Amino acid sequence: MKLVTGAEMKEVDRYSIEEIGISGLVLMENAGKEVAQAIIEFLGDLKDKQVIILAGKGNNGGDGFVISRLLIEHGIGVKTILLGKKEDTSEDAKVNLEILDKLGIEVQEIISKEETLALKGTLDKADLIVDALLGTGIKGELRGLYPKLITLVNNSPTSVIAVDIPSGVEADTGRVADIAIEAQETITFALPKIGTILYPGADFVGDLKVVDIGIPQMVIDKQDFKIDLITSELVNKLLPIRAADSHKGSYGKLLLVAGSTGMTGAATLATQASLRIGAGLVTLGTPRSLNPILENKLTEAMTYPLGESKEGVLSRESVIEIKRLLNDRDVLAIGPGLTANDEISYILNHLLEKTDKPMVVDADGLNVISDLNILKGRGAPTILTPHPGELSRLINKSIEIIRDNPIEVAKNFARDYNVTLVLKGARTIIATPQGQIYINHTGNSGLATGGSGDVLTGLISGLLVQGIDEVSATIIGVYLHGLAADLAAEDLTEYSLLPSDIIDYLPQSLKAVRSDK
Ligand SMILES: NC(=O)C1=CN([C@@H]2O[C@H](COP(=O)(O)OP(=O)(O)OC[C@H]3O[C@@H](n4cnc5c(N)ncnc54)[C@H](O)[C@@H]3O)[C@@H](O)[C@H]2O)[C@H](O)CC1
Ligand SMILES: [K+]
Repeated sequence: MKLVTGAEMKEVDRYSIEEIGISGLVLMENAGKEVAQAIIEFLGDLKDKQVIILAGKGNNGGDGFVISRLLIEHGIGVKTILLGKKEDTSEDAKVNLEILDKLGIEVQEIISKEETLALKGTLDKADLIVDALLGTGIKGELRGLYPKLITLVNNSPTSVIAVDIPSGVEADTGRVADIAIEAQETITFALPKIGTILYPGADFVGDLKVVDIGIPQMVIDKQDFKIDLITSELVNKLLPIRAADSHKGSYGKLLLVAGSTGMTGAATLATQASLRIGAGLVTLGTPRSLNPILENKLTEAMTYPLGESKEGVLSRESVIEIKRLLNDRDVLAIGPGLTANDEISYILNHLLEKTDKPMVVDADGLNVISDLNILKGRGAPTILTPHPGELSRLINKSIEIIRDNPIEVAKNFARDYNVTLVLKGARTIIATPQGQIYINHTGNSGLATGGSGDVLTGLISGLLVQGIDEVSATIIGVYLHGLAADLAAEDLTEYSLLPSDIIDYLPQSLKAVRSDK
């Protein structure tokens, strides 16, 4: 499903209206009708219900005027409030304002602080508030009376349904400059805005419903939208069917290089995750002295004792053994629990520069990349899976800059260094060298535990090794990782969720995706 910025949505609007000839009033009427329908469903019993429509001066407010008229047609009590003057409303909004006027439906203009504050009683007594104040046309900090009115709404016990986007949330980024409407439901038109998926905006949306307002699919297809929300349908399409007459060789040979003293768990989690997602043959290369421990912790995977610089940490000489092992393997995943020191840095940079096998680099592997330009010239796909802290170190930019512009930062990095980047977070963002962006919305706070990233590394490399392309492997891995965590949290709660539970719930997540035909 495509995600759009406010500007991209406006272009879809413009093209539909100016090039195709579907008038803005038709789109507004359709938008209003969809929201009115959602309100009627939300209210259930319509008898003696009072709905407050809060309208702004733009087309979002215009939607509000259509909603007022349609609810009244259904016999619902409606009070329509315009924050501003009628003469200042947009063209299409004004047409609907005049229709209300001719129908004798009153619209109250609110233009002072006193009038705004006097709304408290009305808002608190109502059965529902409809937020038609600001939509995709918002720019910058809330001006005028908006902050006061939004504060009243948020402090009111009355439920809120937001039109297109909760007022105060920036459509393009999900940033909330000061405050925003906290909605129970958001009815958004045609395509979800990025700001309703990314945090903090996603926190204000409540249940998001995407409704069709009559924009031709051809108009949407014509646009070159680059951002996709990862859906179960997409994952189902990308997940290959396993041939009946296959054998373990059909699913690839994976080499994981991971672990150091005190961090054998990271190596174990990554290895088990790769097996659980269906890798054919998995070998874990780990420091020699830890090999007996890993032999004990792992059953299906082979282990290989590698040279140590000191007990429990790889030596630079081990790179010779790793390269030899790699000759007979299809994919290398490196990083979980390795420790970050000069020896590991030598190993990582040497392998990036001198090998041409697909690589998944995570955790300590990311912390020791010395020259990002090594990545550019690699003759094989490279997937990096940093969290914001690791990416901050890689690009030498603050975590705040990354948090404020995750899509731009991820897109530029993937393009500049020719890698598939997985920027992990409350919404994980995948960026490809070709400039495509995928946003994942599965997962929960239970993932904020050491070890979750090791599982993800195992999933992505375990999929890549089966011959799935690097972008598809990343999309499937990220989505299933979060879905397994969601299914596990339902049984175990987000507090008790352990990374190993994600591995245990993978089969259920695969079944869930497969059942979404
Ligand atoms: N295809 C569609 O998606 C359709 C969408 N519709 C609705 O139209 C709005 C977008 O309308 P627009 O007139 O461009 O802008 P808004 O109504 O969101 O707001 C503009 C309005 O608000 C004032 N304003 C802007 N920024 C601020 C601020 N920071 N503080 C205070 N006031 C601000 C500005 O001055 C304008 O007056 C979209 O969301 C949908 O709801 C169409 O109805 C149908 C097709
Ligand atoms: K709104």
